[in-house]
Amino acid sequence: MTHFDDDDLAAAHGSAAGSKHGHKVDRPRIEAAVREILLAIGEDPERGGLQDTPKRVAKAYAEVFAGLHQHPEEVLSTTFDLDHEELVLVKDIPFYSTCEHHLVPFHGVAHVGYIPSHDGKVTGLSKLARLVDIYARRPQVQERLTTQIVEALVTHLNPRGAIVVVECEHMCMSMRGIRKPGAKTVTSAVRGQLHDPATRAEAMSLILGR
Ligand SMILES: Nc1nc2c(ncn2[C@@H]2O[C@H](COP(=O)(O)OP(=O)(O)OP(=O)(O)O)[C@@H](O)[C@H]2O)c(=O)[nH]1
Ligand SMILES: [Zn+2]
Repeated sequence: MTHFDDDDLAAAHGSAAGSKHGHKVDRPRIEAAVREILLAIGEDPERGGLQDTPKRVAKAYAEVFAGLHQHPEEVLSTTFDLDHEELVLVKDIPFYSTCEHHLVPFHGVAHVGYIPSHDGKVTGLSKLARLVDIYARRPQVQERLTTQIVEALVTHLNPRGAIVVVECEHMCMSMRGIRKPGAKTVTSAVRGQLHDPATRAEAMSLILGR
């Protein structure tokens, strides 16, 4: 049975993500599991080319799922006093994530914008890209990724408005299953003043104006 309604943000990867199972990435356990998968697909895990594969996969998983052990406040706590009352937008932030249904990659770009809070606090531009990676480096669905980024902006920057647009190709739709390479999925989330049609239109024209 397919469940798409289980993405209560706190339950999926809430503030306790990473510690909720009592440990960080357990590499020996991944190695054992990868060995099992190799056996199950009819491979010989002892053959030369595969001997180090469980170790490599464990190392790679520790990297691509590192976001489970990182928290948005770690990056968004760097702020500057800058009296800027207009939109700040970092667009075309490339990222790779992992589809939680098939554990294969989905990848694309994120556009992250916000209108700073009344107290004149802005964050560093690179921190918006770091925020994307924190949520991308987890087992994900694109909708949740989009929502988590915008919610982190709202929670930690108290902006007047925020917008996140994510455009992705899902390998689970390209290399298997329906096999439609090149199909793009676009998701968006807006908060606060970005709900205003004119402000939203301005942000969208900046995002789409390539
Ligand atoms: N909404 C959403 N769906 C996703 C995402 N990534 C993958 N999916 C979809 O998850 C669904 C899983 O459907 P299932 O029927 O349970 O699995 P499946 O038999 O592998 O489905 P197919 O991919 O159609 O072969 C598929 O339709 C995928 O396209 C995502 O980020 N968001
Ligand atoms: Zn998938």
